[in-house]
Formats: sequence, structure tokens, C-alpha cells
Amino acid sequence: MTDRLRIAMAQLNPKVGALRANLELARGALDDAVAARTDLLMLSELFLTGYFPEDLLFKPQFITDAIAAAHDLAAATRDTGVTLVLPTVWYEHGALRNAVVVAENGEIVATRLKRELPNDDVFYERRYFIPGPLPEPVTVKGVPIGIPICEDIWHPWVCAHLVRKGAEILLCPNGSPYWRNKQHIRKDLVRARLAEDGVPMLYLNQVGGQDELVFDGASFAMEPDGRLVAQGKSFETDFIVSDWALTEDGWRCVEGRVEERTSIDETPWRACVLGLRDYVHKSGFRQVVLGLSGGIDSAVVAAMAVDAFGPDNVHAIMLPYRYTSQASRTDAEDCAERLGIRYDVVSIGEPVDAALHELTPIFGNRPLDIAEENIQSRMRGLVLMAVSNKLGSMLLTTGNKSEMAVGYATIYGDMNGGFNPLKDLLKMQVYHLARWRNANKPDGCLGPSGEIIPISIIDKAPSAELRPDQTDQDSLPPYPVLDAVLEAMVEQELSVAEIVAKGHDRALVKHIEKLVNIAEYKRRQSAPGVKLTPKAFGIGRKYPITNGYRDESGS
Ligand SMILES: Nc1ncnc2c1ncn2[C@@H]1O[C@H](COP(=O)(O)OP(=O)(O)OC[C@H]2O[C@@H]([n+]3cccc(C(=O)O)c3)[C@H](O)[C@@H]2O)[C@@H](O)[C@H]1O
Ligand SMILES: Nc1ncnc2c1ncn2[C@@H]1O[C@H](COP(=O)(O)OP(=O)(O)OP(=O)(O)O)[C@@H](O)[C@H]1O
Ligand SMILES: NC(=O)CC[C@H](N)C(=O)O
Repeated sequence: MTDRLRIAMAQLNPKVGALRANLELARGALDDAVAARTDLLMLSELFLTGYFPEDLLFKPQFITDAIAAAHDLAAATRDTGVTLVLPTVWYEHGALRNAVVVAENGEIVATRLKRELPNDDVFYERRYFIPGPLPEPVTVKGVPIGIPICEDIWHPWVCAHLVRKGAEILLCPNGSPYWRNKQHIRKDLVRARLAEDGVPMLYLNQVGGQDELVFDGASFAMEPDGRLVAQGKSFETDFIVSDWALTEDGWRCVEGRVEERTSIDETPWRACVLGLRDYVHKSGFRQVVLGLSGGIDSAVVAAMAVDAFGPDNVHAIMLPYRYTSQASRTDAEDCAERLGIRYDVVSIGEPVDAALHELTPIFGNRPLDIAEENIQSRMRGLVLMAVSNKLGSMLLTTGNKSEMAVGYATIYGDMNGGFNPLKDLLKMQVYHLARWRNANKPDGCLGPSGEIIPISIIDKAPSAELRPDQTDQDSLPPYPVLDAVLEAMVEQELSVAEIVAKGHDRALVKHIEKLVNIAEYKRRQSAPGVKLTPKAFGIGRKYPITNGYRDESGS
């Protein structure tokens, strides 16, 4: 049995379903592991399919191809001296499994199955997989190693069983998506496991955007006393090598790299930028377009897009109508200039007036209302989609979580677009991030530093400018109040009575509840966006569209 181990964690960005491309990424990691003379190379959960392949797992050919790719990769370990820990889909006892195969010198020497299949929130693993039994350790280079897979460590019994059966080190491959505070939650979890079990753990996560989820990487290694001995980068790929020696107290890290962690304000920005970049790139687009109104939401989306793609790949269009103020035009142009992006002005005056004219026989002499207002938004949506079609850029949509909650957006108008980086940010959080980005340039972001969002945009009252002198507050409660109620109602799922007990007016809470319920049909038809909180609209939140429930608590 060896008393030294060099272990590499490949924190990579696989694309779901891209079996051949993911296999090439894995081969590259194997080459790096050989060059770094590592004993063990670990890949993240379901690496070759990417996490999570959803109903691709119902296609028998996909499973056949994924298992063939796993065999190819196992064969590539021949004469490398590297033991590969490869998480993959697998068949065992006639059932589909979320598994790990361990390969050495070209052969598969062991397989282990995931025992705890998460089935809540954004996870549906029991829809596809059958759980394995409590896993036994695997002996690698004479060392008994435990390989719990992701959710397995969220319950005490899997690690406890592995250690009782002799595991001296735990290697945990993950597909663990980011949301607020998740990095701390994971560390506290692992700390608790290690305090119970007394062995070190290497925790590997994948990185990258996958539809609405962002995987933040931030892989780490921890000793039984809770000390962090290795820490990979957040929101970037990384290759984390650590050296371990057998001491009187068990395996301890003798050399590991600890990266500085991202700050609490930086993480949502980085998550939005990475989620946006990967959604657009993995969908085959290189450029994006958006309507730049001179308001805060489109300014922040433009800044995120510049951070994701660089100024040359972002196209902003101002689409004025007669209610568009001179201040909005000046602010939009100023913002585009600060960001260094292409800026065009396309008036919607004539097409809107032409539509209104043609509709006169149908509208008759009914009073002006939301119908005329929405034509402006829909004309902007039409123009922007035309530019997307012609120039091949993806249209970004800009509705924040507060607006998406209460339906304050025009369906088939400003809701047009392929992706929405603000979807899980309440309005006040959008302001906060704008100020934060003006003062900070995060790592891995391609935009300029300094005040890239003009202060006048941050300071002015939000307005849709669909009629003269309109402000959002004509239709909605002040955003600080609306956001506080939404946080309680949507994110914490509190009852009306509980929200009123926090000091909010009952009539207002009931009004917001009604708006939130009614707007479900809009959200179902809305673009995907980055999930940042445990309760994002979209993946993981399943509410009926036709819904007769009304909360009468405390009445
Ligand atoms: N349950 C349901 N299932 C399916 N469809 C349903 C539906 N209920 C209504 N509808 C359809 O939806 C239509 C109503 O929705 P919609 O046409 O969007 O119109 P609506 O929601 O009435 O108005 C849009 C609101 O968003 C505001 N807005 C617009 C643009 C930008 C901003 C901003 O500041 O960001 C704000 C605008 O001031 C207005 O208050 C109905 O006419 C009907 O066709
Ligand atoms: N005059 C305009 N020119 C270009 N795009 C516009 C214009 N007005 C609205 N849009 C687009 O429609 C979206 C919704 O805009 P609107 O101004 O109605 O509401 P908002 O939520 O206050 O957004 P913002 O803060 O960006 O203004 C904007 O983010 C922008 O993408
Ligand atoms: N892939 C998984 O098993 C993930 C589940 C786990 N609760 C997490 O978010 O990390």
C-alpha cells in the first residue's frame, strides 16, 4: 500500500448530450493528469452526458452511446499509471444507474452506484435511475477509498457506512448547481460529515451553465478538522492537484492550492454572466442583441452581455416612440458608449401608427388603454426579432423577478427573447448589482472597468414610457415594498397572514398574491433565465396555470 497519493480533480464544463466533445475534454484531463504524474484523476458527476441529461435518458441509443464513451475513456487509461474515477450512466442488474466506474491500465476495475437520488427542487433523478445499495470502498493503489456521489453526502449514512467499511479518503463527484449561499451550505455540510467520520474529503463540482442552472465549480478538499486544504476557482474551469500522505492520524494533505473565494456580491453577477455566456454559446450563437431603453434593466443586461461576450458581440438598439423622453435617449446612448457596443436607433413611430390606423375599424372609438400601450412593446419585439433573424444574434429579454412575479411585462412584446439574465433578480437587487459592477470588475469578465452604467440611469424613477409621464409606481407598489412581499411570498412560501405579521398591509399583500397567481401563464411562456435563489421562476417551481386557490389566512 502506498503512503503518498497525488489526486487531480478536473473541474470542467461539459455540454449536456455532447458525448464526443465531453469525451475529448476527459481525454485532455487524462493527459494533464499524466503530465502532472497524478495517481488518481476524478471527473464530475455524469461527466460524459453532462449533468443533467433529463429525458435524453429515456432514449436507449443515448444510453448505449454514453456507455460506449465510458468504455473508450476507460481504455485510454492504459499505460498511464493514472486511476480514473469516472462518473457515468451505467446498467447494473438490468437497471439504469447513476454510477462511477473506476478504470486502471485500460480496464474497468470497479463500479459503484449512487444510493441517494435527489428528487426535489430541480432534481428528478428517480424519474430515470434505480438507487444502488450502500456502497463499499474501492481499493486504489492499495488504499481503500470511498466514492459517495453528490446527494449521497447530504445524508449521514452513506459516508458513515463507507468509513465503517474501511474507507480512508472520500472522493465525492458532484453536479451541484449554484444558488445564493450554496458554497457555504456545501462547506458546512462536508464539515459536518467529516466531523462524524474522521477522514478527509475531496469534493469536485462541474462548472458552467446548463439551461437555467449554473454550476459554479468551487471544488475543494477538506481535512477532518474542517480545514480547507485545497480550493478551486469559482465559475471557471480548473485542474486542482493535491498531494496526500499517510500519517499517524490518517491521510493528510501535504500540498494543495487554495484560491481566494468570490465575495457575496460577486457570485450572482458571475453566475448571471456564466449562465448567459454558456446558454448562448452552447446554443451555437456568438452574438446578442437587445433593446436599450435608457432604463436600469436593459443597462444591466447590456453590461452582463459585454462581460460575457465582449463589446464587439453585443448590439444595442434604441427604439423610440413619441413617449420616449430625451433623457432616455441620451442615457441609452451614453450607456452604449461606456460599454463600447454597437448602438442603433430604429424609430417605431411609423409602424405603430400604421398598426393603430389599420386597427381603427376594429377598435372603433373605445378609449385608449393597455392595447395601444402594448402595441409599442410588441413593435419593439418585432423589430428586435427581425434583427436577430437577419444578423444571427440571440435576442436577450430583460424582465426582472419583480416584474415576472406580477406580470408587469407585455407577452409577445418586451418578453420576446431567447434568454433572460435578470429573471431571478428582484428589482432592488438589480439596482444593487448595477452599483456593485460600477465599482468592481470581476474576474473572467470581458467588459470595461469603471462606471459602465451611467448614474443617471440608476437614479431615475423606473418607467415603461408607454404613455405620457408614466412610472412603474402608477401600477405597482414601491419596489422596496413589492420586493419584500415577493421575497416572503415566493422565496419563503409564507402565508398571507405571516406576511401581514411582518408589517405589510393586508390589502396590498392580497393584491400582490392575485397578481402573482394570474401571471403564471406569462411566466410559462417566458424565456429561461439564470437560477440564483432556491425559489426561482422556471425550473424547480411548478405551479398550476389555472389555479383557484386563494390564501384567506388571517382574514
Ligand atoms: N390565463 C391566461 N392564459 C393565457 N393567456 C392569457 C391569460 N390571461 C390573459 N391572457 C392573454 O394575455 C393578454 C394580457 O397580457 P398582455 O398583453 O401582456 O397585457 P397586460 O398584462 O394587460 O399588460 C402589460 C402590462 O405590462 C406593463 N409593461 C409593459 C411593457 C414593459 C413594462 C416594463 O416596465 O417592463 C411593463 C404594462 O404597463 C402593462 O401594465 C390578454 O389580452 C390575453 O390575450
Ligand atoms: N425605447 C426603447 N428602446 C429600446 N428598447 C426598449 C425601449 N423601451 C423598452 N425597451 C425594451 O423593453 C424592455 C422593457 O422596458 P421598459 O422600459 O418598458 O421597462 P423596464 O422594466 O423599466 O426596463 P428598463 O429598466 O430597461 O427600461 C427594456 O428593458 C428594453 O429592452
Ligand atoms: N446531483 C445531486 O445529487 C445534487 C444534489 C445536492 N443536494 C446538491 O445540490 O448539491
